[in-house]
Amino acid sequence: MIELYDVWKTYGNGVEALRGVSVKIKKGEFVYVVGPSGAGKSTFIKMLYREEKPSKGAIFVNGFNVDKIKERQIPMIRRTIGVVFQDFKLLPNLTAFENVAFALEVIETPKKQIARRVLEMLDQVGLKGKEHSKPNELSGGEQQRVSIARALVNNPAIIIADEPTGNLDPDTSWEIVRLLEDINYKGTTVIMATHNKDIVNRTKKRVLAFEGGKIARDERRGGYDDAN
Ligand SMILES: Nc1ncnc2c1ncn2[C@@H]1O[C@H](COP(=O)(O)OP(=O)(O)OP(=O)(O)O)[C@@H](O)[C@H]1O
Repeated sequence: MIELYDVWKTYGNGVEALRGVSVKIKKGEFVYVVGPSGAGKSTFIKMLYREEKPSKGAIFVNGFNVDKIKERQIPMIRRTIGVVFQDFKLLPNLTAFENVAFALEVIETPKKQIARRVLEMLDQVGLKGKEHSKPNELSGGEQQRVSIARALVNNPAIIIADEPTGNLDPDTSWEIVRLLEDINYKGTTVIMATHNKDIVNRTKKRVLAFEGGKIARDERRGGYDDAN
């Protein structure tokens, strides 16, 4: 479902962010992406949903040859992937309901279907009763739940989360990880970049540890610090 073959990324300023990354991730896996700041985690993640293009190498995601597709095909691949960010990226003037609905409106889903699906998603992430709240009326954890509902609403095969707990306190971070585990249990592949050692060490999932633009460690039931 995700395959990278010798992927390199050199940014315009000459920084080599990825230096020969090859990896396969199967449908239904839960994978942590860890490593020190600047190791290439975000660059790796951005490659998967074509936010960045590789300088060299090949990337296949959900049957798309990501590095080869045309600009106009990008929305097609984005529909098969839900993305969750550290800073939520919710639209501040829209309610929780409207933020999630927006993802369906842009793909022209019929109105009736939108209402049903959005309420179902908000319920699934534990936000029943908060449909009409705007982001500034919600806690950080609740805002992240809205953004997870938005990422899930198109029923993507993959959820990619870049530091989803970076702005949350430890208890709320655990709630978000439990929610992602739940989503994974139902069959969605989850890829999560994180600096949270406690979560990685205690949940025992596959760990891809980046260092200097390379995968230094790929372990089935890994920890954050196994290399040390
Ligand atoms: N758009 C960009 N233009 C130029 N250089 C970049 C760009 N994005 C990232 N870099 C550089 O590429 C390298 C890898 O960055 P990346 O953001 O992938 O690391 P990271 O592991 O996600 O770090 P962090 O944990 O701090 O988020 C760094 O040296 C960074 O400065």
